[in-house]
Amino acid sequence: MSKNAHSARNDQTQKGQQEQILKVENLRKTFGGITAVADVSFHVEKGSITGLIGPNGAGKSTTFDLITGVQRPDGGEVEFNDTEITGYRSDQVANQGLVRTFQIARELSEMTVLENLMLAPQNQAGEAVWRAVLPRARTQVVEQEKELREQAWEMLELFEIEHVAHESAGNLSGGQRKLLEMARVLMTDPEMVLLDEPLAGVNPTLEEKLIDRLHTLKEQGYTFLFVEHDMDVIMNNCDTVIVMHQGSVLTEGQPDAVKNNDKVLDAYLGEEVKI
Ligand SMILES: Nc1ncnc2c1ncn2[C@@H]1O[C@H](COP(=O)(O)OP(=O)(O)OP(=O)(O)O)[C@@H](O)[C@H]1O
Repeated sequence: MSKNAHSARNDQTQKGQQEQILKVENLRKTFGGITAVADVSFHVEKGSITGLIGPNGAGKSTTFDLITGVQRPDGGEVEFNDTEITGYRSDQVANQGLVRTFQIARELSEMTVLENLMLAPQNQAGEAVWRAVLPRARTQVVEQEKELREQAWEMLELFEIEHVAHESAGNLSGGQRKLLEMARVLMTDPEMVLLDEPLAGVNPTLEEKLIDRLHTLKEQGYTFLFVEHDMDVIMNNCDTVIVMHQGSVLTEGQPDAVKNNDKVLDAYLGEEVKI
């Protein structure tokens, strides 16, 4: 999606028209005898930063897996931009504009940071064939590659990692890898990004930078749903917080309301929770 489209969508949001980009209804998943996701329903508003929190084992990562096609749900529905995507494979989900950050695979560690970014867009597959058969396509490919390179440099600048552009991705620090993961995801031109603990292992300076970029991107119209254990980060940066406990949604709302909700406090203290 172009930046203009993002801005246009953001204007709409600012005018108070609440559009739901992601709808999750009654999602369920069991592994053998373990119920990882019992019954999860929530909606995410377009152009928002939404936090998904909950104690260890609450079912957050599994919910992400079910939404992004990494695992197939046993029941329930996922709708993205009014299209039902339940049971889609992850590449099909990504093609709809819904992506999650992914760790840099071992084989990509050998490549430079710039190459990693240029490889990220899914639609590059198959271009080599066109390059071989059609002279006109060859020109188009050259132009596309030029555009891709420019986009990659823009991304490097946005995340302030230009100085490591020609470094092997495997040589980056943990925090720099997080920045690269986020940059790679954005190279696929998504509408919504799911982030699973994006700040784990990131030092405070880089953490601030990542959060700052999140808000810049939100202003451009991107939507984020992220799992994070640092409550200060969640409470200070999210528009809405969804709390999971024992495979279900315990409550959701604005950060202040969630913070002061007794059920949430009990869940985090490991006490009996009555919903
Ligand atoms: N592949 C699997 N096989 C068996 N059990 C699983 C599997 N994946 C998750 N579980 C179980 O499902 C429950 C939910 O796990 P999940 O990883 O979704 O929780 P989480 O909220 O992301 O936890 P954390 O905050 O600790 O990462 C846990 O009890 C976990 O052990």
